[in-house]
Amino acid sequence: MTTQYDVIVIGGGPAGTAMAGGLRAQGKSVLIIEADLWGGTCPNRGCDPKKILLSAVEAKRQAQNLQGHGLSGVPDVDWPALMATKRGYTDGINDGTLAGLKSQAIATLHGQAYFRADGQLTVDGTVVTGKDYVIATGQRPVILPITGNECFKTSTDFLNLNTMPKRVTFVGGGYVGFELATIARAAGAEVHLIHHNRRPLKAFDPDLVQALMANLTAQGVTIDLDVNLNKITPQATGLQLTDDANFNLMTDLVVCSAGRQPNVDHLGLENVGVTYSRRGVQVNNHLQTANPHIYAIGDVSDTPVPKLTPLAGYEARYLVGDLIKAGAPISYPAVPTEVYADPKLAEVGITAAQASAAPATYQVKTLDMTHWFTYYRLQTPQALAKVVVDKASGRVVGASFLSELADEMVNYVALLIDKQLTLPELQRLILAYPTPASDLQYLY
Ligand SMILES: Cc1cc2nc3c(=O)[nH]c(=O)nc-3n(C[C@H](O)[C@H](O)[C@H](O)COP(=O)(O)OP(=O)(O)OC[C@H]3O[C@@H](n4cnc5c(N)ncnc54)[C@H](O)[C@@H]3O)c2cc1C
Ligand SMILES: NC(=O)c1ccc[n+]([C@@H]2O[C@H](COP(=O)([O-])OP(=O)(O)OC[C@H]3O[C@@H](n4cnc5c(N)ncnc54)[C@H](O)[C@@H]3O)[C@@H](O)[C@H]2O)c1
Repeated sequence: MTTQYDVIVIGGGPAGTAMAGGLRAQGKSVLIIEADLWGGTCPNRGCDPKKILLSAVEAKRQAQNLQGHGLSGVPDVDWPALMATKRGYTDGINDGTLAGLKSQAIATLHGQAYFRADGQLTVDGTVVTGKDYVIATGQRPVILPITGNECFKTSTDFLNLNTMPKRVTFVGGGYVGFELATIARAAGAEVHLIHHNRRPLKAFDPDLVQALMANLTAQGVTIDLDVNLNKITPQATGLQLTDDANFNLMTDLVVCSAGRQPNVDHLGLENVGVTYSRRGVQVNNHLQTANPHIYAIGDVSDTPVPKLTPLAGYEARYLVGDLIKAGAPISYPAVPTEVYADPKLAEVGITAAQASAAPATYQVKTLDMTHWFTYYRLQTPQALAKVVVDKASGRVVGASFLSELADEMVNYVALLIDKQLTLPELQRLILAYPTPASDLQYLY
């Protein structure tokens, strides 16, 4: 039997569930299909579990900074207890998400969705049809094609470790590599972070990345640059990692953190005329694929923005509106991005490099914030910022931060940019003092 829906959403992560909920609220009949855990990457094996683990790292860091300034003794990370706290959250996500979908009268199917040659969708033998389809299948970790790559573990495995191995290595210096290396080191592991060139985190300000690497190195993370790992060999004493030159390292756990790839295979996209690149499903500026009845949102879509949870929700909200009543093409506001390392690295808007290329338009300020009251109070040893100001209007149009409070500051600057606030306009707001928000005036 074939069941017909207004819209079928493939993928039950942040993008798909927001899409399904939004359409249902508009009275559409909706089916959502999920092959693995309801809730998708972010709450099960991404942002949320990572940030729970980071809580202990942050508390330990604060205690370290206050040694001799009112605290004595630095606590150890109790990994099994921390992991139990993480599971106390993640264990409920699948059932909770499914119950939430059902409570909205959204039809659900568990299984792998596949477009057949006749254009109909199958889910493990069940055939379903929709007037429109939304692909929201996300991404999965890349596994580098090197000898012995069956020994690689992924971020998903790391975020579920029962015990922290003595020696942990990450291959790939991006978000995942820096964040998980920070957690592993704080939990007591000997950590290596291997990167294939000299420019890890290449989307971020190079000076602040250098400062972050120096800090992590001082914490005991070994960062191996210009290493093209090409072999993993299991030995009696661990896993041996080698390249074509002289690199030779023994480790107990090796995590491939060399990027993520879109889940476009196993969907039968070629059967329905949907095209994709290595960056994801190709869409126009209405998030519509080459097939006018099929759309793609979230991590799996090839759109010109970073692949992040807030953008998955943003694209879903846009498409709900556009499917109900066709409107303007999608446009994106300034997107804050953040590496949750120790310290945190975050940026939003025009970068210092972009501003330096247009000196008549922009002024770039480099700030060492460690002497500001906020950072004195916390005895923060490293607090750097680069702020970009539009000369004509006097507005802040971009900023990069490296500090324990970078996550707060980057969000405030995203608001300043979106609301186009000048200094007098900001000063008309009464902000609680002394807080990171009340420091905003010093950025102008
Ligand atoms: C370790 C890690 C940390 C992260 N940290 C952050 C962070 O701090 N902040 C942030 O903003 N972002 C973070 N991200 C990124 C964030 O998780 C993603 O941007 C977000 O989950 C994207 O949502 P999505 O719905 O597009 O995809 P997903 O959440 O990946 O959901 C897609 C779903 O589709 C399902 N699916 C795939 N193929 C099929 C099929 N054929 N049939 C049915 N279902 C299918 C998958 O099982 C999955 O559940 C992190 C990612 C990782 C891996
Ligand atoms: N805080 C966050 O918002 C957050 C955290 C984690 C993940 N994410 C999302 O997940 C995506 C994937 O994260 P990621 O860190 O896996 O990917 P990434 O693309 O950010 O970084 C991968 C890194 O691996 C390097 N690399 C590639 N091949 C290599 C090789 N052979 N040897 C060594 N290094 C190699 C790349 O140059 C790159 O710097 C991010 O782009 C982001 O969208 C976001």
